[in-house]
Amino acid sequence: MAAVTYELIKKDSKSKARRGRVHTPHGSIETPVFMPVGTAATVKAMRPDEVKEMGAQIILSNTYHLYLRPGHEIVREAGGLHKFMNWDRAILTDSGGFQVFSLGDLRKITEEGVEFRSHIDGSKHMLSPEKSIEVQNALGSDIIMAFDECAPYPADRGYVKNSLERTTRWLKRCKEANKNEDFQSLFGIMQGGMYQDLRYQSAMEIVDLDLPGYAIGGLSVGEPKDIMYEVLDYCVDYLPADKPRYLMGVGSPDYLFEGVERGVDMFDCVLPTRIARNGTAMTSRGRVVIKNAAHERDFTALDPECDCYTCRNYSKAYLRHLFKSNEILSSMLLTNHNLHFLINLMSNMRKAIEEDRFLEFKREFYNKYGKF
Ligand SMILES: CNc1nc2c(CC[C@H]3O[C@@H](OC)[C@@H]4OC(C)(C)O[C@@H]43)c3nc(N)[nH]c(=O)c3cc2[nH]1
Repeated sequence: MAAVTYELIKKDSKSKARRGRVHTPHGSIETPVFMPVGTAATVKAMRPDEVKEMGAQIILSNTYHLYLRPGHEIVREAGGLHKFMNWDRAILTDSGGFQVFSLGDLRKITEEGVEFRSHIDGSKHMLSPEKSIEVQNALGSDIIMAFDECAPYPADRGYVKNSLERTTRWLKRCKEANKNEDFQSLFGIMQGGMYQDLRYQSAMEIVDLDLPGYAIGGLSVGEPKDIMYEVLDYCVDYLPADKPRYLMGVGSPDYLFEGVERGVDMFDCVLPTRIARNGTAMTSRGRVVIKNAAHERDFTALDPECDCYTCRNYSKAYLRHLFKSNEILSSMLLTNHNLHFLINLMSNMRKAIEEDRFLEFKREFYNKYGKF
């Protein structure tokens, strides 16, 4: 029995949306779920007790960042990531593949793995499937992601096919390297770019390894929205219904609705925390750019429908003042609100699926939110 299992609770009758539960050694996760990103073992500008209090059930962290700093051996000696960062609920770690491509100074991809220079001090490193699993085992996360190549967009068919086939060979090496770990569940990652036949090939190859969960990778990499939705239309169905489905790197409200409607269970995105530090809030009436002069004498809350700590205690005028003054409290309060907003949105989506009114809920939200 894998340490991570999926329980289907209810399928929507008018779409592929589904309500479920993912069981992990650090508690169960109600799905669909949005997972706050805590790249360097912290959800930026938030304390873990605040993240827990707002209802986060699982957070993400990252192999690439923690391997480079402080080093996975230090986290292992600290007793693992849960102890190190004082988070006793579930943790998912990404394998580092994506970050090497997007952050590190990529040296070379070979069958062995990826050579790169650290974005921190330029030192030379090699990440391989075995190294990625070794690091994630040291971190002790509940869900560990396979070491994969996230093909760039656009990319020609030949490149994408070779890349997905190497990603499958890397996945087999990840499974082998993780075989003695009872409490850490390895998720496979489907690649295949925007090519339906290659997506199918990747899905068949990774599902054949009978893993506890699967992610759809290679999306949210700059492709137009309609292409992502078209790929999602068929990708989700290539994955088994009795396992969790994780769409990587996706998280603004419209993407969440479209992903849930197509049967995705798990989402992550740096957006809510990143745009908060840049002074932008997600609200039920669309985005609010707090530095705009319009908010200078606006003494109402960010979002009239939100009951988060920020919306209960502060006005737009005060939040604008904090941001303009470059105060640390600005990031804290806006991050708190944005995470609360998305976590609350997912909770309302779960309720809507339970009451068989998901599409109605989506329409109501879109009408109020305005343009995306
Ligand atoms: C933004 N769009 C996007 N992100 C993607 C990711 C990374 C997802 C991780 O990177 C961070 O988001 C940038 C998040 O914070 C940490 C904690 C690093 O984990 C999340 C992917 N990761 C892997 N392994 N494979 C993929 O095909 C893939 C595709 C993605 N598309």
